[in-house]
Amino acid sequence: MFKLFERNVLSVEEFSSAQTSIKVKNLHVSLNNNKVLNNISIRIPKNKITALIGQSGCGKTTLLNSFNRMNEFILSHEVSGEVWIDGRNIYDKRERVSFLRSQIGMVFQRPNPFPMSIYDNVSFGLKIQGIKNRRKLDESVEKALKKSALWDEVRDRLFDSALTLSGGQQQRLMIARALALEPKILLLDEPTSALDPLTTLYIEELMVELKKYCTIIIVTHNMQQAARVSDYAAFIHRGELVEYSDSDSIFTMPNKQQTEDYITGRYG
Ligand SMILES: Nc1ncnc2c1ncn2[C@@H]1O[C@H](COP(=O)(O)OP(=O)(O)OP(=O)(O)O)[C@@H](O)[C@H]1O
Repeated sequence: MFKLFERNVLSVEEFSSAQTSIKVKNLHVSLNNNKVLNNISIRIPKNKITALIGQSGCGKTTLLNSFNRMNEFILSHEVSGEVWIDGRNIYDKRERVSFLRSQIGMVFQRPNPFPMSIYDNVSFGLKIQGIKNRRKLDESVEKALKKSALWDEVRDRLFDSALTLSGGQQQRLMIARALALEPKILLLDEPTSALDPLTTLYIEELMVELKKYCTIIIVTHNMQQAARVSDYAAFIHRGELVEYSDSDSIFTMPNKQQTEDYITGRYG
C-alpha cells in the first residue's frame, strides 16, 4: 500500500491533552437492546485524520455517531461512559446538544444536497444560526467553497440548483456545507464510497488539506484509502477496539493477528 502524503506522527500513547481533540473513556452503546460498542477508550488527536476500520457491522458508524450524539435519534439507545471534547463530557446532562452538533460537521456516504441552490445549501446552517447579513453570508459561502475546492467550478453558477452538480461536486458541496460553520471536528462516514476512483483521489487530497482547519475522523471500508490518507487508524471488531495506532504501523506491521487478517483481506 502506498502513502499519498508524508506523515509526522506521535505514537497514540503520547498525545497530550492539548493535542487531543476527543477523549473517549469506557464507552458502551446499545441500540434497541443490541450491545453495539463495548468499553471503548480512545484519544483522537487534533488536526489529524483518524480512520475507523473494521468489517461491516462492527460499530464504526455507531462510534462516529457517538461524537455528536447522533445515536440519540434512535428511539431506544443506551450510552454509558464519557466522551470529552473541549474539556466537556458531551454526555453530561448540562450539555447543549444543538450547540455540540453545530461544532461538529458530518458528511455521509451519499451526498444529500437540499433541493435548493448551491449558495443556499452552503449558507443553510449559518442562516439557521441567525446570520442574515448578506456580506457575511457571501464571504462565508465563498470561503467554504474555496476550502472544499469547489469554488472555481461553481463561482459563476451559485444560484443554480445543487442537484445540477455531479456526484463528486455534490460531495464537495456537502463538505462545504459542513465547513461553513467552521467546525472543529469533521466526521466523514464513507464519504467516497459512491464516487469513481479519480473523484475519490481528489476528495482524499482535499481531506489532507482540510486537517489544517479541523480534526477529521473517517469511516472507510477502503484499506488503500485508509492507508493513503489517515495519520492514525483504529481497528474495531464486534464493538471492541482491537488495535489503535499510527497508520504506518497498523498498515505495515499490525500488532494483532485479527488486525492483520482484516487489513490483508482475509475477512470482512
Ligand atoms: N437502530 C439500530 N437498532 C439496533 N441495532 C442497530 C441499529 N443500528 C445499528 N445497529 C447494529 O449495530 C451494529 C453496528 O452498526 P454500525 O452501523 O455502527 O456498523 P458499521 O461498522 O458502521 O457497519 P457498516 O460498515 O456496514 O456501515 C450492527 O450490528 C447493526 O446491526
